[in-house]
Amino acid sequence: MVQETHVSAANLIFPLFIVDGENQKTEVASMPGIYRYSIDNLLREVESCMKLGLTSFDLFPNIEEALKDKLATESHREGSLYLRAISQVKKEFPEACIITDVAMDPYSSDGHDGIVENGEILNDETLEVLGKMALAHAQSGADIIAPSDMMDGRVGYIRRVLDENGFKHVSIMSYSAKYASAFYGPFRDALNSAPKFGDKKGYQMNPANQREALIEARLDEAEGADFLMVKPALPYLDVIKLLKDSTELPIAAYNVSGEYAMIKAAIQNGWLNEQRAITEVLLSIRRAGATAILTYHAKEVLENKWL
Ligand SMILES: NCc1[nH]cc(CCC(=O)O)c1CC(=O)O
Repeated sequence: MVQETHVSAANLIFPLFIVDGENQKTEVASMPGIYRYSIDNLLREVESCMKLGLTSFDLFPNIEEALKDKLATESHREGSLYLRAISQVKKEFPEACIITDVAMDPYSSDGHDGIVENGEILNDETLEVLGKMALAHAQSGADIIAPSDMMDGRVGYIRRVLDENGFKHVSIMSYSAKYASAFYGPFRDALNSAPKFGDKKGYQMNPANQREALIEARLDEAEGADFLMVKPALPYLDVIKLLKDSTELPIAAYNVSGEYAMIKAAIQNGWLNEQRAITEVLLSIRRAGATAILTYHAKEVLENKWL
């Protein structure tokens, strides 16, 4: 039969969680099969993925509470866990594509993506921190910077900082349509990054809105984004399709932690066929128009030869 859409290793990006220490590999309780790795084990995990043809990785750090502060200074400190992880992966696997997450939340004592003052997010002051973070990532060897915070003007700001410092070749994958979603819960467990008060509705999008995604996407494109991302994926396939039809830029979709947890829980209960359910999810995201899929299923689908 003729088949319109396929998923291959080249479409997949694997999110990986990093934790400090040595020889650490701890499973995330709400994400069976997904672990937090210390750098030594991270390198071995990247190696086994590379052997499967999976070469793109998005790194996320779990930061000790004691290192967090209101300005997320740990996010751009020389010698930090995250910067060491980027440079060691790049050194050992120069052909790997390393995507880095630019957002304050894992490093913020408030658990927010921006600087908070009197309960308000300070957008412009936050941009300065994001610029420092993006530059530190590029200097450590990042190939693609992924701002995931939804502050206004961040793509243009980061593009300028990168260009002025000789990193014109480093791309930006912008979280353009990031919804204030219930499906990020397991990720916040993995990183211990849940907001300490309030929620993220002030800067993430309202799940009821579709056309607002177009406005956000056009701004990001005008500011110099190289990829536009929609997140989460499954509850927002219409948004993926909308952006696909309205831009020439490649679309990425983030099949987030809660989507993974939901599928795994049903599989563990024997309620779904694992191979069929997972491949159908990935196909549907491709069919909606995503070129790249960030998914916690990336390694297992290749290991099991399900694609
Ligand atoms: N900068 C925040 C960020 N970057 C990636 C995710 C979620 C990814 C997932 O759920 O898998 C989040 C969650 C949030 O907004 O709290």
